Amino acid sequence: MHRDLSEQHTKGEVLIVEDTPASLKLLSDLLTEAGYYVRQAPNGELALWTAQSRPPELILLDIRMPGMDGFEVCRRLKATPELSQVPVIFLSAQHDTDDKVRGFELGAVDFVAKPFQAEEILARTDAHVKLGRAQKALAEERALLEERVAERTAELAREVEQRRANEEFLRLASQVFEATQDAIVVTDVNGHIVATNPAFTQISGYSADEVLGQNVGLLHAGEADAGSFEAMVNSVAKTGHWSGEILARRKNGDIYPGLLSASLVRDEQGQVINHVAVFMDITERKAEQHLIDFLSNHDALTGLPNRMLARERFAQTLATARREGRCVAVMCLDLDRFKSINDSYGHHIGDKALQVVSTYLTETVREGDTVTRQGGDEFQIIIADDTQLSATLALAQQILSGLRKELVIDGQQITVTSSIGIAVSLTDGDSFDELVRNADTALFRAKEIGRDNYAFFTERMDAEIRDKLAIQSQLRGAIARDEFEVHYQPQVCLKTGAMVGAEALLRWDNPVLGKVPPNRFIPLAEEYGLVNLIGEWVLESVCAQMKVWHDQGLGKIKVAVNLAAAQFANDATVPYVESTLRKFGVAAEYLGLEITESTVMGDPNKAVAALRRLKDIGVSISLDDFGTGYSSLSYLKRFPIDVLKIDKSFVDDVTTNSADAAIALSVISLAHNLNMRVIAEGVETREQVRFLTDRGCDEMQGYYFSRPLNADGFTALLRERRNLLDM
Ligand SMILES: Nc1nc2c(ncn2[C@@H]2O[C@H](COP(=O)(O)O[C@H]3[C@@H](O)[C@H](n4cnc5c(=O)[nH]c(N)nc54)O[C@@H]3COP(=O)(O)O)[C@@H](O)[C@H]2O)c(=O)[nH]1
Repeated sequence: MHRDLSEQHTKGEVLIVEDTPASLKLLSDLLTEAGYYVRQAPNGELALWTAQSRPPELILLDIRMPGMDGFEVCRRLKATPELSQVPVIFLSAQHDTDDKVRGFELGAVDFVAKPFQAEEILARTDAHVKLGRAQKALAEERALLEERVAERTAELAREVEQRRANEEFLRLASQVFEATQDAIVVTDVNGHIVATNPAFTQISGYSADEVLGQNVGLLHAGEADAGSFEAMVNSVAKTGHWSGEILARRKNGDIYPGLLSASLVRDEQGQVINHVAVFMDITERKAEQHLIDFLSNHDALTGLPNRMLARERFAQTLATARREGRCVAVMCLDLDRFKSINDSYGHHIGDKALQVVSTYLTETVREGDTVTRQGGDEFQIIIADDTQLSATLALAQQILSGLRKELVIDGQQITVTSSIGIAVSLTDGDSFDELVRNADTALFRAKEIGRDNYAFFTERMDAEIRDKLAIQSQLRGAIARDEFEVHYQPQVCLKTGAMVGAEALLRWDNPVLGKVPPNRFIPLAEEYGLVNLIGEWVLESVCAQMKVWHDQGLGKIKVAVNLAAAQFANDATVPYVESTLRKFGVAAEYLGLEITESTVMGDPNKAVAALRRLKDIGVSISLDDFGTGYSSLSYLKRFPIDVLKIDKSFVDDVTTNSADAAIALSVISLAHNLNMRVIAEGVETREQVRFLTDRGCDEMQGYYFSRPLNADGFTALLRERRNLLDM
């Protein structure tokens, strides 16, 4: 600071050290006049003190001084760091060479010889002040430079360290990217792939080159998992992140499950620059989970549902069956003497036998039925059936005969038979466990009957089913064995007492079952699809018989044949009626067909068309059991019906029950108003005859007049030609 002040106002600051006052003054005046700022010291001690208080730019130093001489002052100056660079010019005698040598050795920059020459003093002072300044500037410059170099060096060292750390991090990140087992896909903001790792290639089958630049959607399963993909896109856009399960697609087209985590990457300004997805193939994990789930719900040996799953399936089957008005049957099937198979052939073969049986059962049941195994040699089958139990019965028979065949296991021929117990939701319980328990009881009975057999839990059902089965098996060959016969029940005109017609009623006499009533076998014939065949046989028999009566001149009476619902629904029936009449040469006016309300109400429009065609060819129609069903009176108007039959249930108490009387009366009145005739059936007493006659009934049939008679009996009655009212 002081320096700056002196430098501004002078050519420089000089310290003159001289013990001779005259010389000191001379030099001082000379230099002051020349523009220097001059300080003075008369001896060595003051010189050092003055110099230390503020270093001058140059020191003119006398060598010979009392006390501390100039050499000592110079040595001390050079030894003081802040003064060591101050140039020293020694003032000495003219030719004292030793002084010069010693002075230069001590660091002096020059010598000025006494007596002083003003120009020389000024020239040397100017030169060394300038030189000193130049050196100082240089030194300052260098110091600044060194400081800068040091700073820059430190900065570079820091940068190098940072870069090294960055490189280390990048190297680590790259290693993680390369070595991780999870696939990594990086896309740009538009979803175009910009980087993938080796695990990606391993999982997806795509090399990096094949997908770079492609849209990331390429890797997704598409439609198969559209929901997850949309959720992921929305969540990443909204929250910057999404993780969850997706379905992905490999290069070969296979779809596989993946666990994915997707995130946004932003730059320092917060702009989204990339999307990163990390995902793993969880096919195996899923398969393991699936296996665990499967094993907890299935029997390990056969793969069939176990009891837990069976309960679930049963509940579903029962719910559906109830909605559709059906029942559910549970069968317990047990292999007869399975223990002896194990004992004779070993458990290994026993296990295989169970697997073969399991496969057989699974392939034999219908879709929707469930085969289960709870252990041992016992299987359960859940069957959705109708209330007739025909499917259950058919399945039980099929299984029994299917398992009766010889099994070949590991080259061993093994014979197994089975027994089946059946319980039905209608009567035997409505929980799986209850039905299994009851089916097990039935199974026990089946074994008692003699194995290779089935039994129902409810004895009544068991008897019914066995009865049904017997009828079914006998019914098939009944026509061929000539076991059917048509009986005829007279229909009497109440005005004349004459027999004007007859109802044809089928009779079946079977050597095994004896006489089977038609209301027992006709519904089963419908169920087994035999009713058309039987109906055709009846129609042909009746036409053939009428032809005989006509040819014998026994009067041309009308015979009514009953038509089952399945016959009426059959499009071939009307043409068949026509061709049969033609075949036997019987005029259509002698044939009547009896239908019931339920026969026509199934499809009333179709019924109207079929009835019209029958009417067109001349056949008359009777509506049987009138009033017992849910008939619609408006349909009655549309149906081309000739005769209404008052059902026997109203006739029975017509004379004693006012309601029945009212119904009978209404039917008579309704029929007449619609231009129909009325026949009362099941008439058994004279009172009924009188009552109905008095109320205008047209015709009657019933035991009062005659039971149904076979052709010979009826022929005899025809021959009598008597008034049937005279009894
Ligand atoms: N689709 C066909 N159905 C037929 C055929 N043959 C008969 N059936 C139907 O079977 C049901 C039972 O018939 P069935 O046992 O023959 O009984 C009939 C008469 O025997 C009986 N009947 C007549 N009079 C009396 C009587 O005074 N008392 C009394 N207890 N029973 C009597 O009524 C039956 C006649 O019924 P319906 O047909 O309603 O007139 C029966 O529904 C027949 O229709 C056939 O070939 N095909």
